Amino acid sequence: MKTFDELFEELSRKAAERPEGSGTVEELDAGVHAIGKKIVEEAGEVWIASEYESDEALAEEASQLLYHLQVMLIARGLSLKDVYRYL
Ligand SMILES: N=c1c2ncn([C@@H]3O[C@H](COP(=O)(O)OP(=O)(O)OP(=O)(O)O)[C@@H](O)[C@H]3O)c2ncn1[C@@H]1O[C@H](COP(=O)(O)O)[C@@H](O)[C@H]1O
Repeated sequence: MKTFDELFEELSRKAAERPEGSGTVEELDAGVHAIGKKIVEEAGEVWIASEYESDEALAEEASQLLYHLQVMLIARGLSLKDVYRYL
């Protein structure tokens, strides 16, 4: 189990070190347009899961949405602080 902040740290490290086989590195290389499509896709899956699926399915889809959102922030060079100041 990891927290939102821990995941962001892990993904930032992957972006800097670019380890072989990292899906995050692959997604970053695909670019902002491709990452944006993943966000929209996962957001749709969160919506569907909320209306029709189990709590577990919703939690899993939500985790995927948060993951792709973090990848987008990293792709654009933003930190969590940049976001948190608006919360
Ligand atoms: N939390 C995630 C995570 N969530 C989603 N994904 C990726 O996003 C994809 C999900 O999108 P897809 O549309 O392909 O999935 P899907 O087949 O539609 O599945 P459903 O949405 O239908 O359930 C998965 O195949 C993963 O590659 C994630 N990839 C990585 N992580 C975390 O990121 C860390 C770094 O990962 P790597 O960079 O791959 O080492 C790992 O330790 C993980 O904890």
